[in-house]
Amino acid sequence: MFRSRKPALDFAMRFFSSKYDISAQRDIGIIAHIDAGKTTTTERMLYVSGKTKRIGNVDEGDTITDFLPQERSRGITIQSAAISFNWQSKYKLNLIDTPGHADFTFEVIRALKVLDGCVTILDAVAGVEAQTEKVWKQAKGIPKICFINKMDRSGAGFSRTAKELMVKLKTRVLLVNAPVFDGVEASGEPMFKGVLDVVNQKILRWDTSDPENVSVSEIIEGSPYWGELVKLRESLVETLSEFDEHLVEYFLDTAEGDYMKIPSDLMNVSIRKCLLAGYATPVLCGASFRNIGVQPLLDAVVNYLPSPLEARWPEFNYEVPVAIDRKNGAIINKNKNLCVAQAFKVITDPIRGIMIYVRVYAGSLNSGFSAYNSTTGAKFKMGKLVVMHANLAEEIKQLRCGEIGVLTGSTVSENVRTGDTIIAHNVKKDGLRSLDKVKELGLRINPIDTPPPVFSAAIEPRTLGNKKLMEESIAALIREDPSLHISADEETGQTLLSGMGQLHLEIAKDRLLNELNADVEVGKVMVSFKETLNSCTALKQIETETGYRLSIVVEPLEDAEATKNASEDWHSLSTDNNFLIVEKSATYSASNWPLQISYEQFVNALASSSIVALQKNGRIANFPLHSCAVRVKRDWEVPTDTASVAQVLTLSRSLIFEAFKELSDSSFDILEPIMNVSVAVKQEDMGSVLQDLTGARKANILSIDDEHTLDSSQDADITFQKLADEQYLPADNTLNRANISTGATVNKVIRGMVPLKEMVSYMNKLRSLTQGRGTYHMFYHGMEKVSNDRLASILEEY
Ligand SMILES: Nc1nc2c(ncn2[C@@H]2O[C@H](COP(=O)(O)OP(=O)(O)OP(=O)(O)O)[C@@H](O)[C@H]2O)c(=O)[nH]1
Repeated sequence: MFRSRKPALDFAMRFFSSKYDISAQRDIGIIAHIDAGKTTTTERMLYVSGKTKRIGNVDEGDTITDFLPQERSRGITIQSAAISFNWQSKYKLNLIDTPGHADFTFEVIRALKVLDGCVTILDAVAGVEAQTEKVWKQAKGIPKICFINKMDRSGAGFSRTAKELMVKLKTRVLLVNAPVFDGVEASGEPMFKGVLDVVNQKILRWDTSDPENVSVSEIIEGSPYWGELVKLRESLVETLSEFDEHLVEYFLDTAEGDYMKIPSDLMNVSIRKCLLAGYATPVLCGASFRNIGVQPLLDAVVNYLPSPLEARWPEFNYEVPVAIDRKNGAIINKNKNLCVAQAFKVITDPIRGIMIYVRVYAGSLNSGFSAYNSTTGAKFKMGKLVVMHANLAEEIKQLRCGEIGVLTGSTVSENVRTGDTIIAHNVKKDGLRSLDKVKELGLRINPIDTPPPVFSAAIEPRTLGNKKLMEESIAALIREDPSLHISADEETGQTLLSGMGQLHLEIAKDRLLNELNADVEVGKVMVSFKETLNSCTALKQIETETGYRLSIVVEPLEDAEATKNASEDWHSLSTDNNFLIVEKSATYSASNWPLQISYEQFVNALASSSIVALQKNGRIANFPLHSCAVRVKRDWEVPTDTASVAQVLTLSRSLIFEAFKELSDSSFDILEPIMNVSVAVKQEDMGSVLQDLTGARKANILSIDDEHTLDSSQDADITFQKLADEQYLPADNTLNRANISTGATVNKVIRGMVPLKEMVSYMNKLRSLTQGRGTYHMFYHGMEKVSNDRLASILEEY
């Protein structure tokens, strides 16, 4: 089953030059709660596949994918890293290791946008954690395999975690393997040695000092594991049979009702079918740190996760016919020469300059060819193309359908940002002209949503002479990470840097000072408050002598959504959940387009002015506006000879400012970030922690559960609870929970919604209330109106 490892490959890229076979390609991500073991597992995958010749460790700061200095010194993943490698010589995997910390959630969002499948890693002791539930939801619609990691830890619970998967994540489980224990640890607990392979009916045991030394033994009738295997296989076949009629037929007719007679190939086909249909999730286990279970996980990736041929299709701005060609991948609009790709990540490399990560959805991108950015309307020439192996690059001539690679070169970097759609011709260098202007050049993949920033800090240069460098450095940072935002207050001259959390801003500051050498001072990190509208502005119109005509209304997003219809073109303004709505023109259509500027250029000008105007117009405390829509009425006109969009920008910006002027203060509300918080404490600490949460922190408590008790969970679903109770699960023999009966040390998990402002420095308080034993996690839930009793004190402080 396991390929023998190729001799030390150094970081050679020769694996990569394998023949292009789209059905043997997997674009996958590793997602999980913080510290579940994503990077450790990735590192082992690279080693056992022969990609690297030594295993890096997170704790020693020498892993391949965590290559940023901040990642190595802090032992956490900050940015998602893409790496390509082969498995079973036939398959090519493009893998993205994503960060687990909630502050870097945008990295997860943008990686998921271009991935076809995921491995969800769970910590076998902690089970399904708050962030696991969050990334699971973020990856909705993407087929996922679960890997229950850290099976070597005291208190690990394979079956308990599988049960939590069912109840909390509402999925059926397919136990592809189960843990095997031999001997005892120094602590007296059973020693995790390997896995029982339910599909292939084998036991795999690892020599932990040499991950490639795997002993494989058949499980024969009468051997100690036979009974367990029979129960697990029966359960697996039964679950598959509820969905897969073909398997039922085989089971009854050919296998004569014997669960053990179903060939492993047929089982794998059935598991894949169930996963791709969203019916169930394959579950495996291991201990990556001890090198156990990684090869079966890679086998599962290639056996069960989809190739680009079977993957879900991205959402476009309008419907186009898509056909799947087994050899070349997707063909859009019946045009074999059309290439469509999306940029999902930008990084600045000290040697190579700006590098833009793209995923190709149809056709191929070729170096030196012309390309069109259908998001911005800019035409440019492709520079060099490379494929990344963490921070090492391999130059290639062509990126084909389903592949993930990097665009380089100054024309590309000037013209492409995160989320943009790139259109090109497959074979003709200057083939853009032969593409259909309406159906093909106008095609846009829906952009990547940026979560709203919740913390900000004032930032200024230490000396005035450094202002320009500071601005350039911040621009470079934001280009890489659009979840960082900058806003300038013209009145006070203050510049605010905003981000997803305190750690996010701390890392940004670190990078500004140490990587970009910007001599800046960063002030206290504060929660970002916003304002929103509760009524529409009046219609504001302008008609100039030169032939411009614009009519604009700004309205609450809720109102706009309630009346949304097909004659409106919606554009996310990226920040603060604001949108630009352009009503279909009364004067122009795609077939009657006399203007020199393109529709995309016109819309981009409107979007830029809307972003600037909405950043300032909060009336109560000048906070930026949130959840608002700028609507451009259908009577808009632009002079035919307009070559630049600068005038559209100026006019629309002043119109939005004018529109706001007529509103009274009562048309605005203040919004604040609300966090979804879960606090795990010992039973004896619960009273004081709860009191502090509901009193000082204004928490709205949603549930209080025993850790790992699923019945009263807020999201418990009766169907999945029942399925979980019926599911065969082997006994958890590392479940070192004898102390549960004493009651005194049972962990309680308190879940609630809490204003972010009240959670600042919560760690210190929790430590003092629980003698350092309590832990907590929180992630952004949404913006809500500030309650009246807290409004005055907030306004005073800000
Ligand atoms: N005992 C044990 N520890 C493990 C295992 N896998 C990972 N760890 C440890 O868990 C910690 C976190 O591992 P990482 O691989 O950094 O986890 P991660 O999910 O990538 O973390 P972030 O990317 O920062 O969210 C490190 O100290 C690892 O050594 C395992 O199988 N067993």
